[in-house]
Amino acid sequence: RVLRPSRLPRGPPGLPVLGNVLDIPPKGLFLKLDEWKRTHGDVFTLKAPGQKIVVLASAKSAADVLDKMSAPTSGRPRYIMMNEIMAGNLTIAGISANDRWKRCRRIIHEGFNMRAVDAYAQLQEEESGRLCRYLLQNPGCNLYPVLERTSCGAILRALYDAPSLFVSPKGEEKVHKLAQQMDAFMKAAMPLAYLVEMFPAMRHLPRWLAPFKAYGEDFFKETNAYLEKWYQEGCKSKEEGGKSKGFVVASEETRAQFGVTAQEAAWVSATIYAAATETSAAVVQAFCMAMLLYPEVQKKAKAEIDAVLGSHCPTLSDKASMPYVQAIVKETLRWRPPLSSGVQDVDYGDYTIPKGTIVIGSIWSINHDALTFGDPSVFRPERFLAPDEKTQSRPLPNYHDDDIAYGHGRRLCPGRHFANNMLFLEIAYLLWAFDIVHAKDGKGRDIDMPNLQFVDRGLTCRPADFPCTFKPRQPNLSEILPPIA
Ligand code: HEM
Repeated sequence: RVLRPSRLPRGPPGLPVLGNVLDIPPKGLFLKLDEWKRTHGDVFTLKAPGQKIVVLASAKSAADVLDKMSAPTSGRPRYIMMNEIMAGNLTIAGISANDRWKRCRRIIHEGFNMRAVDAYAQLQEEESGRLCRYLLQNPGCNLYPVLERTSCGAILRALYDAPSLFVSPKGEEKVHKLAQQMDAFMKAAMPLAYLVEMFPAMRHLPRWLAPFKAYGEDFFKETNAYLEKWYQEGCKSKEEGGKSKGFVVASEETRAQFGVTAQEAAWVSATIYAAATETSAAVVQAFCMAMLLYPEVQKKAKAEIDAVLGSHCPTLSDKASMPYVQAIVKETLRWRPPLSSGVQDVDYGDYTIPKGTIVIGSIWSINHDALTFGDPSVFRPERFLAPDEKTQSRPLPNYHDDDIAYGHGRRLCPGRHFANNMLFLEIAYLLWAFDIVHAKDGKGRDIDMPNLQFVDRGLTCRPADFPCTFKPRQPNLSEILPPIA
C-alpha cells in the first residue's frame, strides 16, 4: 500500500512553482475552502512550494481519514517559527504526536477527563454567575471582552487557583501579558508569515544574518521564564491558602509518574490557557448572536429553563434536565465553530495521500455541508434532538458525539468536557437571567448586525462585534445572582 504511487485529488489549478500560494487569502481562509469545495468537491488538493495540502471538507472524508486513520494522521506540519523557534517545541498543540505529546496529553487527560472536570463545576458556576452580574451592572458594555474575561477567569482558576478576573485587577495584568504572547504565536502561525516555512534551510542561518531567528529565540527565552514563574506560583497557591486544588498543583504531584518535566508542565498549562479562552468566548458570543436572529429558539429555551429552574440559578446538575439548552450548545458549535479547521501532517503513506502531506479537516465546511444539514446556515437546535425532543441525537452517522468543532482523531480537543460544561453554564445562566434582545438606535429601531462578518485571528475566528441588550427577566435579579466579590 505504501509503495503505491500517490494519487492526490484534484484542486484549484494555481501557478507554476508557487501553486496556490497567491490564492490563499490572509483572512477568511475557511470561507475560501468552502468556496473551493463547491467547485472541486469535498476532497481537494492545494499546492505550495515543496508542500501539498489535502483538504477534507465533508464529515465522511474527515471521518475516513482523520478518525479511522487517526494514528498516521495525528502529526503536525512543521511550524518552524511558531513552534520550533518561538516555543522550543513545547506547545503540545504545535508538535507532532511524539513521545512528549503523549506524555503531555496524559497529564491533560488526568485533569480534564469527563469525570475530573466535575472538580471545576463550582468555579464554572461562579464565573457564569459573575458574567451575568457584570452585564447587569454594566448595560451597554462591549460584549466580547466580558465573555473573554469569563472564560479566561474560569480557566485561570482551574489551572492556577488564581482569583477570578472579575475580582482581581492584578490578574488582568498577567492576562494582558499572556495575550501579547498569544498574539505573537498567532501571527507566526499564519501561512507565509515567515519565509523560513517555505525555505526550512533558513533555520540554520546564524542569528546575526537572520533577524527573525534572533527575535524568535529571544521571545522563547522570555516567554519560557514567564511561564515557568507562573507555574511555580500556581504550585504554591495551595500552601498559600488557595481554595481549590488547581490543575497545576495536581499535575505537579503526578507529573513524575508520566515522565513530564516541570518545564513541559508549565507549557502544558499555558497551552491549555491559550486553547480555552478565545474559543469558549467566541462560542458564547455566537450564541448571543443566534438569540437575536432566532427569537423563537430563545423563547423555547426559556420555557425549558423556567420549568426546570424557576427562580433558582442554574447549576451543572441541571444539565441532564435541559436537553434543549444542550442542543443549543451543540448547534452553536456547529453554526459558528471557533476553530475553522484542524491541521494534521500525514506521517505514513496511504496510496492516495503520501507521507508529509498536510491534511486540513475543514470544520466550517463539514458543519455547513448542505447535503448533511439541508439548511446549514439556519440555527436550528432541534437537529440535535431525537423526535421526542427529550434526548440528544446525531444529525448524521459520521458526526461523532464530541462535535466536529472539537476536531478529529487523536488530536481531538482534550478540553472538550470542560468547555461543554462552561458553555452550558454560561448559556443557561444568560437565558435564565436575561432576555437577549437587539440594541436600539436613537430612533428606537433595532440596530442591524453583521451576520457573516468575522474577526479572523488566524487560528481562531469569531463573529464581528455587534451591540446587544440584556434585559433582566426578574426584578430582584441583583439579589439572586451570586456576588462578584
Ligand atoms: C468551545 C471551546 C473549544 C473548542 C471549539 C476547541 C476546539 C479544539 C480543536 C478543533 C482542537 C484541535 C485543533 C487541531 O486539530 O489542529 C483543539 C485542540 C486543543 N484544545 Fe480545544 N477547544 C475548545 C476549548 C478548549 C478548552 C476549554 C481546553 C482546555 C481546558 C482546550 C484544550 C485544547 C488543547 C490542549 C488542544 C491541543 C491538543 C493537541 O494538539 O493534541 N480546548 N481544540
